[in-house]
Amino acid sequence: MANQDEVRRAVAELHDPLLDRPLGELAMVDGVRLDDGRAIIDVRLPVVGYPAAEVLRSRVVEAAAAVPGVDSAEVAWDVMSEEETAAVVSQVRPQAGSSGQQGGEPHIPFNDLDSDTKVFAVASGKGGVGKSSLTTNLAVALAERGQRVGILDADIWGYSIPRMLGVEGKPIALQDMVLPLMGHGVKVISIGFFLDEEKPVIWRGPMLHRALQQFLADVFWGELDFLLCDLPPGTGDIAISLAQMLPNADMLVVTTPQQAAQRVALRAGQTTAQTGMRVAGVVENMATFVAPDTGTEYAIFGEGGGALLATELGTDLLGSIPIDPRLREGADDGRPLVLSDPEAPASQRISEIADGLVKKKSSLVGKSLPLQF
Ligand SMILES: Nc1ncnc2c1ncn2[C@@H]1O[C@H](COP(=O)(O)OP(=O)(O)OP(=O)(O)O)[C@@H](O)[C@H]1O
Repeated sequence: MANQDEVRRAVAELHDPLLDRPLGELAMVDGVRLDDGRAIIDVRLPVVGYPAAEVLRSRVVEAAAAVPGVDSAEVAWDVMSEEETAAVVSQVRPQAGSSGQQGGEPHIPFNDLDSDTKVFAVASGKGGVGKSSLTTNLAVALAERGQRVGILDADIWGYSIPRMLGVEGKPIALQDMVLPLMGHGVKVISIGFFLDEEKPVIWRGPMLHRALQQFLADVFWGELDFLLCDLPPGTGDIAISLAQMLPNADMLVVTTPQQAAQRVALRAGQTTAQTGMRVAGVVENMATFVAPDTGTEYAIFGEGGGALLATELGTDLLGSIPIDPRLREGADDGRPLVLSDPEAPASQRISEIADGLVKKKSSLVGKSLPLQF
């Protein structure tokens, strides 16, 4: 026979995926009822439409069902009062009461001296080289390795991360703290969540700057190991703002092997000299196509652009990803290739890049702060 306390303990120690605290600490576990091997757990959400509710449900059911004597488990939802929500907010982000401001400047937690988050700006020269596909698949590959990952989709003209991650809806706020959405274990905030798809984007530099600042300061990212920022192609206001706001970010430059793309990517990479950002490496995408019937490899977009770019930028070529039409299909269906077919050569190359980043990060932790790649 299971007892209620055991079930409650098992559930209370689960972490909320968005608030990054045990459910017990957040006062989210209310009553536990047991009826002949069937457990019903009352969980209190901080707000109606809480974006992590479904992830929570499966975690709670799994944890409760693992308690000996429990045959089945289900969750009954309730919502906290305004005061209770306020208590949660001040618990997870004590500075939130002052809009996260410190000395008039919005507080960006990734710049704290004790921040353990490695921030990458994913950039390209030309559009359409696969920057967003790489960002999405790399983020999911990192999450699959147990890393806590967020994506900030700042690609104002081509925001595609939500679709690629299969995430829909609008972020909601707990008081003045905006919660990201989640897809495949990755937290995401996209500029697309705040735009009307039907209307053209006519934001000026200062508006973009302010939006970026809010994404970094007002969004509750919790503790992240990696934050990947998907930049618009080219060299522009967003890259400059991001470099100012995140002085410890490194750039990952994505290019195709084609010389024309590589030349433009070089310019994007070289902006780092002006902004002070460092280039962490180059990723070559759409490198080759392997014909599925014959196994013959075709260099459709030429060869060598990635390696040449890495040499010119004085950095490493982190990986070369082949063309795989399923990468595009996965992007359209919200199911990244690294999940749908982890054995595909493109998935393997992306996973190797993820392994390299994790290895490098863990070798740097505790050595110097902030982390320098
Ligand atoms: N290795 C690949 N194999 C096949 N298709 C790919 C590959 N990489 C990307 N694609 C496809 O190419 C198209 C462009 O990719 P993506 O949107 O990721 O590029 P991007 O550089 O982010 O573009 P933009 O910045 O203009 O939004 C998409 O349809 C994507 O699915």
